[in-house]
Amino acid sequence: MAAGKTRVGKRVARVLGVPFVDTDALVVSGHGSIANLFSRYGEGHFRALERIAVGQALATRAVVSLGGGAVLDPGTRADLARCRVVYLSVTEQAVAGRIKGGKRPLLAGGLSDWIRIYELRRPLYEELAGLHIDTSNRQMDSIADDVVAWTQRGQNTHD
Ligand SMILES: Nc1ncnc2c1ncn2[C@@H]1O[C@H](COP(=O)(O)OP(=O)(O)OP(=O)(O)O)[C@@H](O)[C@H]1O
Ligand SMILES: O=C(O)C1=C[C@@H](O)[C@@H](O)[C@H](O)C1
Ligand SMILES: [Mg+2]
Repeated sequence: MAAGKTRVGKRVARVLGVPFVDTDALVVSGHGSIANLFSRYGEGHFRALERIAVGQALATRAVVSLGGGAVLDPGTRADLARCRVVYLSVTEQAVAGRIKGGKRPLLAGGLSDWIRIYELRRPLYEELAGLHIDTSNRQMDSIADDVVAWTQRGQNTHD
């Protein structure tokens, strides 16, 4: 969460000249705010809606930004195995300022929640990604340029 998937994804799509789809935004446009979905119906309901949105998004030719927990779904992981996946990470030091005052339901406890959730998911991100970029001390445009260059090289690298 707050690694920059949405902001960087938008820039990558603009440079590549392809559509941009954010799966959180798809869920919100169909069902209302994420905070409301979590509080009224629970995380499981949100994940089911998210899975549908991810399936729709990945069926198009687009730059797709996922929600941070989308990889928890086995169907999504299977879909991603057929895609070019970029893993944007951020250190706990750098993320503190990014999540302050946010409305993410899973971060009600702040940075300690972020750290716990990230440690649980990190192996999934590492397994699925063809490119890893630490966004902690970098400008979004420069990160987007690296992603674009990687997609244009057409090869998988881990760094
Ligand atoms: N490289 C960066 N440097 C500084 N701030 C950044 C950087 N990337 C993103 N941010 C800031 O961090 C916040 C979260 O960014 P963004 O919404 O793109 O993250 P995300 O990975 O999509 O999060 P989520 O998992 O909640 O969807 C925003 O306020 C954004 O401006
Ligand atoms: O990491 C997560 O589990 C989440 C990240 C956000 O993008 C949203 O999808 C939602 O707040 C849950
Ligand atoms: Mg996002």
